[in-house]
Amino acid sequence: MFDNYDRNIDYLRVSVTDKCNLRCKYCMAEEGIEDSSHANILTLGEIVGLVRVAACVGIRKVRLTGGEPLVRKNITKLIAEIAKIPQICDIAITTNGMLFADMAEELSAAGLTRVNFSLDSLEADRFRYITSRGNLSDVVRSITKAMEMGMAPIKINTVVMKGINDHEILAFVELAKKMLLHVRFIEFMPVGNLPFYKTDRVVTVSEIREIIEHKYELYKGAVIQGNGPAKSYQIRGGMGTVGFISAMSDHFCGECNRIRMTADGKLRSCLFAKEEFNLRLALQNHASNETLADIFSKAIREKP
Ligand SMILES: Nc1nc2c(ncn2[C@@H]2O[C@H](COP(=O)(O)OP(=O)(O)OP(=O)(O)O)[C@@H](O)[C@H]2O)c(=O)[nH]1
Ligand SMILES: C[S@@+](CC[C@H](N)C(=O)[O-])C[C@H]1O[C@@H](n2cnc3c(N)ncnc32)[C@H](O)[C@@H]1O
Ligand code: SF4
Ligand code: SF4
Repeated sequence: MFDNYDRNIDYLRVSVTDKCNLRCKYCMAEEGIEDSSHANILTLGEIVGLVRVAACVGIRKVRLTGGEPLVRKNITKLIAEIAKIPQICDIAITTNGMLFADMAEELSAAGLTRVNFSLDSLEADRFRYITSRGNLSDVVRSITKAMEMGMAPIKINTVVMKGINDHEILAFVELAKKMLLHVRFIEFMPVGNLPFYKTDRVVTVSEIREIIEHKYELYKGAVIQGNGPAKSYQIRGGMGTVGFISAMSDHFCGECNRIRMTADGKLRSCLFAKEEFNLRLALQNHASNETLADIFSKAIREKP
């Protein structure tokens, strides 16, 4: 369905939980998410029902995210149910990769089509520092597993932060050169754990590109399957690609194609929108599918 700015909104990001097994400094405070806020989350059945309604107003791609989607109980069942919705042609997850390796076979069998891993450091100590509790080896095992299973494209999301991991930019490019991986450098945004956000920690995409292009030649190659805002480039002589998500310096709102649903059933038409549409309340009031579809349509039409 097209919004008031003529953008085709066909991509729904579904947060299946606010909880996470990591505490990335830029995303979540050490104390994590209060349990009380967790009591109000949508059931798996409710999520499937809502995705079905969303499919009727033009949603074709679903990405499960969070929090960490793989800590949600029965996530495989959820994927299997969403995969049965005929209009949905792409079911992806964005994960920190801690639990993926052991779940990969069942997720794939359930109908998962793609996986994006978040990985901000290739150095074990620094990875532990950024995530407060993660093991780099678990994520490496997961990425390796996804490659062995032939999942494609496999994307790596790297938030670049000055003084934290910006010295690793070339190491990530080298990784994408040697392996069929698609590394996307993301500009640090003022979302998540705001006390950690500082403007002088932002490294812009043009700064990142300058560092890379001193050593590597980037060129426009084949389009990588995806629905997101990354601009991707082939590396001369390399297997994978590097991409850039310039959320701060060159925002991509004009091409935005997504809406998002929170774990507690709020529909948000923009990452930064204040307005929320309360789907869970509508469900509690026994709203019909037509009423729910009207809520989705309104959120899409009025997307900022
Ligand atoms: N400003 C903005 N940034 C976003 C939005 N969605 C995702 N991002 C950023 O883009 C990064 C990558 O998002 P992913 O969850 O991997 O999804 P994607 O890039 O849409 O995925 P593909 O379909 O594979 O292209 C996230 O880590 C965010 O930093 C959005 O709606 N607005
Ligand atoms: C919130 S996480 C949820 C999914 C999963 N737990 C993961 O880390 O992949 C989704 C993505 O948002 C990114 N992200 C979180 N906070 C961010 C920030 N302040 N700036 C830029 N990206 C951010 C993460 O790096 C990750 O790639
Ligand atoms: S970025 Fe992902 S893994 Fe890190 S704390 Fe946030 S939700 Fe958890
Ligand atoms: S800020 Fe809002 S409109 Fe812009 S790309 Fe993100 S979700 Fe889309």
